[in-house]
Amino acid sequence: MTVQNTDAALGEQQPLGDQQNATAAEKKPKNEHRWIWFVTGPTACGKTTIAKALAENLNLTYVEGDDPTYDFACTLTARCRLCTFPYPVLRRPYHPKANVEKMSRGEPLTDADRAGWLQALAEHETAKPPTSSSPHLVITCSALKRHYRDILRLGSEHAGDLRIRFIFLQAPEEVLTERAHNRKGHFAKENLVHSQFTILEMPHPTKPKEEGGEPDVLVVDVGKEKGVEEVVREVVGRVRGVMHMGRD
Ligand SMILES: Nc1ncnc2c1ncn2[C@@H]1O[C@H](COP(=O)(O)OP(=O)(O)O)[C@@H](O)[C@H]1O
Ligand SMILES: O=C(O)[C@H](O)[C@@H](O)[C@H](O)[C@H](O)COP(=O)(O)O
Repeated sequence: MTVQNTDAALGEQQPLGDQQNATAAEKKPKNEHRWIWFVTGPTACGKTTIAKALAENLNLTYVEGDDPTYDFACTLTARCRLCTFPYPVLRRPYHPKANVEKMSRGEPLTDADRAGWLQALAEHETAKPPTSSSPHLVITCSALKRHYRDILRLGSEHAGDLRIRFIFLQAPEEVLTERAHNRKGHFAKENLVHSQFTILEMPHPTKPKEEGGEPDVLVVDVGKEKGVEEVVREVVGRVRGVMHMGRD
Protein backbone atom coordinates (compact mmCIF):
# COMPACT_ATOMS: atom_id res chain seq x y z
CA MET A 1 0.00 0.00 0.00
CA THR A 2 1.46 3.42 -0.89
CA VAL A 3 1.57 6.25 1.63
CA GLN A 4 -1.22 7.95 -0.26
CA ASN A 5 -3.41 4.84 -0.20
CA THR A 6 -2.72 4.31 3.48
CA ASP A 7 -3.74 7.88 4.21
CA ALA A 8 -6.88 7.48 2.10
CA ALA A 9 -7.89 4.51 4.22
CA LEU A 10 -7.11 6.55 7.33
CA GLY A 11 -9.49 9.27 6.24
CA GLU A 12 -12.35 7.10 5.20
CA GLN A 13 -12.50 4.50 7.92
CA GLN A 14 -15.32 4.49 10.45
CA PRO A 15 -14.48 5.33 14.07
CA LEU A 16 -13.31 2.29 15.99
CA GLY A 17 -15.92 0.48 17.99
CA ASP A 18 -18.61 1.52 15.55
CA GLN A 19 -17.50 0.01 12.31
CA GLN A 20 -20.18 -2.60 11.79
CA ASN A 21 -23.33 -0.54 12.19
CA ALA A 22 -23.28 3.11 11.24
CA THR A 23 -25.34 5.12 13.73
CA ALA A 24 -27.43 8.17 12.88
CA ALA A 25 -24.47 10.32 13.90
CA GLU A 26 -22.29 8.40 11.45
CA LYS A 27 -24.63 9.26 8.61
CA LYS A 28 -24.25 13.00 9.20
CA PRO A 29 -22.53 14.92 6.41
CA LYS A 30 -18.79 14.44 6.83
CA ASN A 31 -18.12 18.17 7.18
CA GLU A 32 -19.82 18.07 10.59
CA HIS A 33 -17.10 15.83 11.97
CA ARG A 34 -14.70 16.99 14.63
CA TRP A 35 -11.16 15.74 14.22
CA ILE A 36 -8.79 14.90 17.04
CA TRP A 37 -5.20 14.21 16.10
CA PHE A 38 -3.03 12.66 18.81
CA VAL A 39 0.65 13.30 18.16
CA THR A 40 2.38 10.36 19.84
CA GLY A 41 5.71 8.69 20.52
CA PRO A 42 8.39 8.45 23.22
CA THR A 43 9.76 11.47 25.01
CA ALA A 44 11.75 13.89 22.80
CA CYS A 45 10.45 12.45 19.51
CA GLY A 46 9.09 15.92 18.66
CA LYS A 47 5.44 15.73 19.76
CA THR A 48 5.28 19.29 21.06
CA THR A 49 7.27 20.77 18.17
CA ILE A 50 5.26 19.01 15.47
CA ALA A 51 1.85 19.36 17.13
CA LYS A 52 2.25 23.12 17.54
CA ALA A 53 3.32 23.51 13.92
CA LEU A 54 0.42 21.34 12.75
CA ALA A 55 -2.06 23.39 14.77
CA GLU A 56 -0.63 26.62 13.44
CA ASN A 57 -0.55 25.50 9.81
CA LEU A 58 -4.05 24.02 9.72
CA ASN A 59 -5.65 26.31 12.31
CA LEU A 60 -6.45 23.53 14.77
CA THR A 61 -6.63 23.89 18.57
CA TYR A 62 -3.44 22.73 20.28
CA VAL A 63 -3.65 20.83 23.57
CA GLU A 64 -0.54 19.81 25.51
CA GLY A 65 -1.54 16.43 26.90
CA ASP A 66 1.06 16.60 29.68
CA ASP A 67 0.11 20.13 30.71
CA PRO A 68 -1.00 20.20 34.32
CA THR A 69 -2.66 23.62 33.98
CA TYR A 70 -4.68 23.37 30.78
CA ASP A 71 -8.07 25.11 30.87
CA PHE A 72 -10.84 23.47 28.94
CA ALA A 73 -14.37 24.74 28.32
CA CYS A 74 -16.42 21.59 28.67
CA THR A 75 -19.79 21.12 27.04
CA LEU A 76 -20.73 17.82 28.66
CA THR A 77 -24.05 17.95 30.45
CA ALA A 78 -23.20 15.55 33.25
CA ARG A 79 -20.43 16.09 35.75
CA CYS A 80 -17.35 14.15 34.77
CA ARG A 81 -16.34 11.84 37.61
CA LEU A 82 -12.73 12.92 37.39
CA CYS A 83 -13.38 16.65 37.49
CA THR A 84 -13.00 18.64 40.64
CA PHE A 85 -14.22 21.93 39.12
CA PRO A 86 -17.78 22.72 38.11
CA TYR A 87 -18.66 23.21 34.48
CA PRO A 88 -18.46 25.06 32.17
CA VAL A 89 -14.74 25.68 32.69
CA LEU A 90 -12.51 22.90 33.89
CA ARG A 91 -8.99 23.11 35.18
CA ARG A 92 -7.78 19.53 34.96
CA PRO A 93 -4.40 18.20 35.73
CA TYR A 94 -3.74 15.71 32.95
CA HIS A 95 -0.52 14.31 34.44
CA PRO A 96 -0.73 14.75 38.22
CA LYS A 97 2.18 16.51 39.90
CA ALA A 98 3.38 13.19 41.32
CA ASN A 99 3.76 11.75 37.80
CA VAL A 100 5.73 14.76 36.63
CA GLU A 101 7.99 14.53 39.68
CA LYS A 102 8.53 10.84 39.07
CA MET A 103 9.48 11.41 35.44
CA SER A 104 11.77 14.29 36.43
CA ARG A 105 13.71 11.77 38.52
CA GLY A 106 13.98 9.52 35.46
CA GLU A 107 11.57 6.94 36.93
CA PRO A 108 9.23 5.38 34.39
CA LEU A 109 5.50 5.62 35.03
CA THR A 110 3.48 2.46 35.57
CA ASP A 111 0.16 1.56 33.95
CA ALA A 112 -1.52 2.60 37.20
CA ASP A 113 0.23 6.00 37.15
CA ARG A 114 -1.01 6.61 33.63
CA ALA A 115 -4.58 5.38 34.09
CA GLY A 116 -6.15 8.63 35.34
CA TRP A 117 -4.26 10.71 32.79
CA LEU A 118 -5.43 8.58 29.83
CA GLN A 119 -8.98 8.47 31.15
CA ALA A 120 -9.01 12.25 31.56
CA LEU A 121 -7.79 12.74 28.00
CA ALA A 122 -10.38 10.31 26.66
CA GLU A 123 -13.21 11.97 28.57
CA HIS A 124 -12.19 15.42 27.44
CA GLU A 125 -12.26 14.42 23.80
CA THR A 126 -15.97 15.08 23.93
CA ALA A 127 -15.53 18.54 25.44
CA LYS A 128 -15.56 21.23 22.81
CA PRO A 129 -12.97 24.01 22.96
CA PRO A 130 -14.16 27.62 23.37
CA THR A 131 -16.06 28.84 20.30
CA SER A 132 -13.23 31.24 19.55
CA SER A 133 -10.98 28.21 18.82
CA SER A 134 -11.20 25.56 16.15
CA PRO A 135 -13.28 22.53 17.24
CA HIS A 136 -10.56 20.30 15.78
CA LEU A 137 -7.82 19.37 18.25
CA VAL A 138 -4.18 18.38 18.10
CA ILE A 139 -3.20 16.71 21.39
CA THR A 140 0.27 15.57 22.41
CA CYS A 141 0.30 12.28 24.25
CA SER A 142 3.01 9.61 24.29
CA ALA A 143 0.39 6.79 23.96
CA LEU A 144 3.19 4.23 24.08
CA LYS A 145 1.08 1.07 24.35
CA ARG A 146 -1.70 -0.31 22.18
CA HIS A 147 -3.96 -0.44 25.23
CA TYR A 148 -3.40 3.28 25.88
CA ARG A 149 -4.34 4.13 22.30
CA ASP A 150 -7.45 2.02 22.66
CA ILE A 151 -8.50 4.09 25.68
CA LEU A 152 -8.09 7.25 23.60
CA ARG A 153 -10.16 5.70 20.80
CA LEU A 154 -13.12 5.33 23.16
CA GLY A 155 -14.09 9.00 22.84
CA SER A 156 -15.61 8.35 19.42
CA GLU A 157 -18.02 5.81 20.93
CA HIS A 158 -19.52 8.54 23.11
CA ALA A 159 -19.60 11.24 20.43
CA GLY A 160 -20.37 9.91 16.98
CA ASP A 161 -19.13 13.03 15.23
CA LEU A 162 -15.54 12.50 16.39
CA ARG A 163 -12.79 11.27 14.10
CA ILE A 164 -9.84 10.24 16.26
CA ARG A 165 -6.53 9.67 14.51
CA PHE A 166 -2.93 9.22 15.62
CA ILE A 167 0.40 10.40 14.30
CA PHE A 168 3.30 8.29 15.54
CA LEU A 169 6.69 9.98 15.32
CA GLN A 170 9.27 7.26 14.77
CA ALA A 171 12.99 7.56 15.45
CA PRO A 172 15.71 5.28 16.90
CA GLU A 173 16.34 5.37 20.64
CA GLU A 174 19.82 6.87 20.27
CA VAL A 175 18.44 9.81 18.28
CA LEU A 176 15.86 10.58 20.96
CA THR A 177 18.41 10.17 23.74
CA GLU A 178 20.51 12.82 22.03
CA ARG A 179 17.52 15.14 21.51
CA ALA A 180 16.48 14.75 25.14
CA HIS A 181 20.07 15.42 26.22
CA ASN A 182 20.23 18.65 24.19
CA ARG A 183 16.75 19.87 25.19
CA LYS A 184 16.84 22.52 27.92
CA GLY A 185 14.26 23.33 30.58
CA HIS A 186 12.07 20.22 30.28
CA PHE A 187 11.25 17.90 33.17
CA ALA A 188 11.81 14.79 31.02
CA LYS A 189 15.50 14.12 30.57
CA GLU A 190 17.50 11.59 28.59
CA ASN A 191 17.33 9.10 31.48
CA LEU A 192 13.62 8.55 30.69
CA VAL A 193 14.13 7.56 27.06
CA HIS A 194 15.26 3.95 27.44
CA SER A 195 12.34 2.92 29.65
CA GLN A 196 9.92 4.41 27.11
CA PHE A 197 11.40 2.26 24.34
CA THR A 198 11.24 -0.77 26.62
CA ILE A 199 7.46 -0.59 26.88
CA LEU A 200 6.76 0.92 23.45
CA GLU A 201 4.28 -1.06 21.33
CA MET A 202 4.84 0.25 17.84
CA PRO A 203 1.61 0.74 15.88
CA HIS A 204 1.39 -1.12 12.55
CA PRO A 205 -1.05 0.76 10.32
CA THR A 206 -0.74 -1.47 7.27
CA LYS A 207 -1.32 -4.81 9.05
CA PRO A 208 -4.90 -6.13 8.91
CA LYS A 209 -6.91 -5.27 12.04
CA GLU A 210 -7.42 -8.94 12.88
CA GLU A 211 -3.63 -9.23 13.15
CA GLY A 212 -3.41 -6.25 15.49
CA GLY A 213 -3.04 -3.56 12.82
CA GLU A 214 -4.01 0.04 13.62
CA PRO A 215 -5.12 1.70 10.36
CA ASP A 216 -5.97 4.97 12.14
CA VAL A 217 -2.28 5.68 12.78
CA LEU A 218 -0.08 7.65 10.45
CA VAL A 219 3.57 6.74 11.04
CA VAL A 220 6.09 9.48 10.29
CA ASP A 221 9.85 8.99 10.23
CA VAL A 222 11.55 11.67 12.36
CA GLY A 223 15.02 10.11 12.38
CA LYS A 224 18.34 11.88 12.27
CA GLU A 225 18.23 12.86 8.65
CA LYS A 226 14.78 14.48 8.92
CA GLY A 227 14.83 18.08 10.12
CA VAL A 228 11.88 19.82 11.77
CA GLU A 229 10.85 21.69 8.62
CA GLU A 230 10.76 18.54 6.53
CA VAL A 231 8.74 16.65 9.14
CA VAL A 232 6.28 19.54 9.49
CA ARG A 233 5.82 19.70 5.72
CA GLU A 234 5.13 15.96 5.55
CA VAL A 235 2.78 15.88 8.54
CA VAL A 236 0.80 18.94 7.44
CA GLY A 237 0.43 17.52 3.93
CA ARG A 238 -0.71 14.10 5.09
CA VAL A 239 -3.10 15.41 7.74
CA ARG A 240 -4.59 17.92 5.34
CA GLY A 241 -5.08 15.11 2.85
CA VAL A 242 -6.82 12.84 5.36
CA MET A 243 -9.12 15.61 6.66
CA HIS A 244 -9.99 16.65 3.16
CA MET A 245 -10.74 13.06 2.13
CA GLY A 246 -12.82 12.61 5.25
CA ARG A 247 -14.91 15.64 4.40
CA ASP A 248 -15.55 15.12 0.67
N1 LIG B 1 12.79 16.44 13.50
C1 LIG B 1 13.60 16.98 14.43
N2 LIG B 1 14.91 17.11 14.18
C2 LIG B 1 15.75 17.62 15.09
N3 LIG B 1 15.36 18.05 16.31
C3 LIG B 1 14.06 17.93 16.62
C4 LIG B 1 13.12 17.39 15.71
N4 LIG B 1 11.89 17.41 16.30
C5 LIG B 1 12.08 17.94 17.53
N5 LIG B 1 13.37 18.27 17.72
C6 LIG B 1 13.97 18.82 18.95
O1 LIG B 1 14.04 17.71 19.86
C7 LIG B 1 13.68 18.12 21.16
C8 LIG B 1 12.46 17.35 21.62
O2 LIG B 1 11.33 17.81 20.92
P1 LIG B 1 9.94 17.98 21.67
O3 LIG B 1 9.00 18.60 20.70
O4 LIG B 1 10.13 18.67 22.97
O5 LIG B 1 9.56 16.43 21.90
P2 LIG B 1 8.42 15.76 22.81
O6 LIG B 1 7.31 16.77 22.96
O7 LIG B 1 8.01 14.55 22.05
O8 LIG B 1 9.07 15.39 24.09
C9 LIG B 1 13.46 19.63 21.10
O9 LIG B 1 14.64 20.27 21.50
C10 LIG B 1 13.15 19.89 19.64
O10 LIG B 1 13.56 21.17 19.25
O1 LIG C 1 3.43 8.14 29.50
C1 LIG C 1 4.45 8.70 29.88
O2 LIG C 1 5.42 8.09 30.38
C2 LIG C 1 4.61 10.19 29.69
O3 LIG C 1 3.52 10.75 29.08
C3 LIG C 1 5.80 10.41 28.87
O4 LIG C 1 5.72 9.55 27.77
C4 LIG C 1 5.96 11.78 28.36
O5 LIG C 1 6.82 11.68 27.32
C5 LIG C 1 6.48 12.66 29.41
O6 LIG C 1 5.40 13.32 29.95
C6 LIG C 1 7.54 13.61 28.95
O7 LIG C 1 7.01 14.64 28.17
P1 LIG C 1 7.42 14.77 26.65
O8 LIG C 1 6.93 13.54 25.97
O9 LIG C 1 6.79 16.04 26.19
O10 LIG C 1 8.90 14.78 26.62
